[in-house]
Amino acid sequence: MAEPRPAGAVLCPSDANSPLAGSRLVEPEGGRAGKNSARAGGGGKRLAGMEASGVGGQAMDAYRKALATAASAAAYAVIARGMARELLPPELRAAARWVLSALSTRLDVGGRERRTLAGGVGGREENILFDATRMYLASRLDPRAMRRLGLTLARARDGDGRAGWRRVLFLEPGDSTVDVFEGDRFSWACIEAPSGGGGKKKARKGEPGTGGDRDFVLELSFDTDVAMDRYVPFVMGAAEEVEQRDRELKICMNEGRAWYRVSHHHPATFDTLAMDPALKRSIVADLDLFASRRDHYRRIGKAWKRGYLLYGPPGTGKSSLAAAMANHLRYDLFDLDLDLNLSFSHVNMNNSLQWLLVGMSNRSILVIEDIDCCCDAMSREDDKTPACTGDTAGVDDIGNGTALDSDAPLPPANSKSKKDQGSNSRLKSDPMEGRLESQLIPFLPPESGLLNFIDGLWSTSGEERIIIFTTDYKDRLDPALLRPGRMDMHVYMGYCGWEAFRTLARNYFLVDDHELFPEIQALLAEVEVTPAAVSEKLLLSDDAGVALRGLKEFLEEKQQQQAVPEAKQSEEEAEAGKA
Ligand SMILES: Nc1ncnc2c1ncn2[C@@H]1O[C@H](COP(=O)(O)OP(=O)(O)OP(=O)(O)O)[C@@H](O)[C@H]1O
Repeated sequence: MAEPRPAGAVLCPSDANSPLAGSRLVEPEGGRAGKNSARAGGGGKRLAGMEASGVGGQAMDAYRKALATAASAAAYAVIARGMARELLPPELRAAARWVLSALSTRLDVGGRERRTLAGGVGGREENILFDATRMYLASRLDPRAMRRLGLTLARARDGDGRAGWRRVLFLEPGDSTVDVFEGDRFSWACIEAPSGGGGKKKARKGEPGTGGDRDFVLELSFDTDVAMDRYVPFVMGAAEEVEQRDRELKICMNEGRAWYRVSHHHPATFDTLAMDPALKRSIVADLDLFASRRDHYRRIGKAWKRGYLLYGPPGTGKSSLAAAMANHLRYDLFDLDLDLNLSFSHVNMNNSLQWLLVGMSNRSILVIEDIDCCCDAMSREDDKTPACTGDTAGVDDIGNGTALDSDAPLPPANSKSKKDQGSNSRLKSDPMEGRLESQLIPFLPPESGLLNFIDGLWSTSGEERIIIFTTDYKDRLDPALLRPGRMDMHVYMGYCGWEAFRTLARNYFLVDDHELFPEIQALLAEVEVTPAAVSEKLLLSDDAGVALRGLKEFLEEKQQQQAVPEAKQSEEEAEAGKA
């Protein structure tokens, strides 16, 4: 039976079931209230008001006690954490973290309704969420916070193409982890699937469950509405990024209508490229902007593609820049060889082009080197087709009308492309040879087919694509090819200047300064020399002094050679003046 309450006593609202029941205070009216009122003073109107009522006074008291308890608990927690850090070995700390993580995963923390999404091992239908989740978690799992963790080592190459391995972490069945996204907690647990798996596939090699024939499920628990709208898309996007970053790049070369893929390990990066630093920065910014604009291109209704024309003398780094762009974006390279003596001599040119361009993957760069040579070779081989005047409208007419149906004629026996002339790239030659007669390259059906594809089928059959044309002679190209929308950015790769040289010196010898630098700087201001030629000289010795001296002598020689024709020309001009 309940005891009668003393006159004037009040009962705390937190009564019997409250965790604070033990601290419940039952005090005579006026006792502490007066004291508290005095303490609150004139500034604490609300406090004073609550306490004046008697009930408020006791509530405040309980509140203060609770606050004091919480503060002490927090202080103890801080001290305990500090002590744990000092005293506990890392293994024990990791175990404690794991226990806390497992507990919070399993307990309904926060009181809101928790829901669970389960994603099995594929099942009959493809489950890209499952694969994406595994990839995402592998990038987020902290081995120090887990007591047990799956580990697979996969063969991989680093950014410089060196063979090695990379680790792939995964949750083992029975384990769990918590991910925090926008302040909400998402718990992932790997659990063994109930027996009879419902037609789910067995774990594949290198995946959880490899040790036995167990099926398993990744479960996501959450108590927020952003899970499906924002968290799952975020996981998908992050997984895509990880995949893109870790995958091996490919370079694809065509033969006939097929692409042949090999691993791409070109070591060129924007760090190793010797070129004007401001130009380099602007290219990197342009690439980054392009890659980040999926929604922008969709919104404006344009194909997500961009064209770059790289032009300049041979050996100034056009091919290296294309490779650096692929490495920077982690895109595959498709090196399209339009050499008529090879793949296109016996087949329908445009039809083959169509197959090749449609066969390209997304997130890729199509490179056509020495585009002027290709056009030149094509124009020389086809004497049946009337040469166009370079007029843009004419080009479009040919392209829209006959391009797709025309059979490529066989090249004449004496047709010579760059490739035939013994160069090191797929399409290379002495650029001066055999091409000086054509100042403006006529656009014939094959090239117009190419233009059609850039604008049409190729643009829309894939996403996130870049096309790069390189040429030693920009002025020989038809303006139709160069207009924005086809070639959006024109990049001039010039002779080796002072800044470009400094990049090379840093790359080769890790030096930022040397006693020979001033002389070399003065020589570079006068002599036209390609970065390829400078690189060659720097490669000759591991000793910076020896290599730089060799380069200096080479530049001096060039300077003298350059001076002779100049002197001769001045003499001739003087003679002509006298006459
Ligand atoms: N700007 C540069 N920065 C660093 N290295 C360069 C540069 N230019 C040329 N090289 C060196 O010279 C070699 C040849 O350069 P690359 O093939 O890129 O020149 P290119 O302009 O494409 O020549 P081509 O017009 O003959 O195809 C490269 O492998 C690289 O070692």
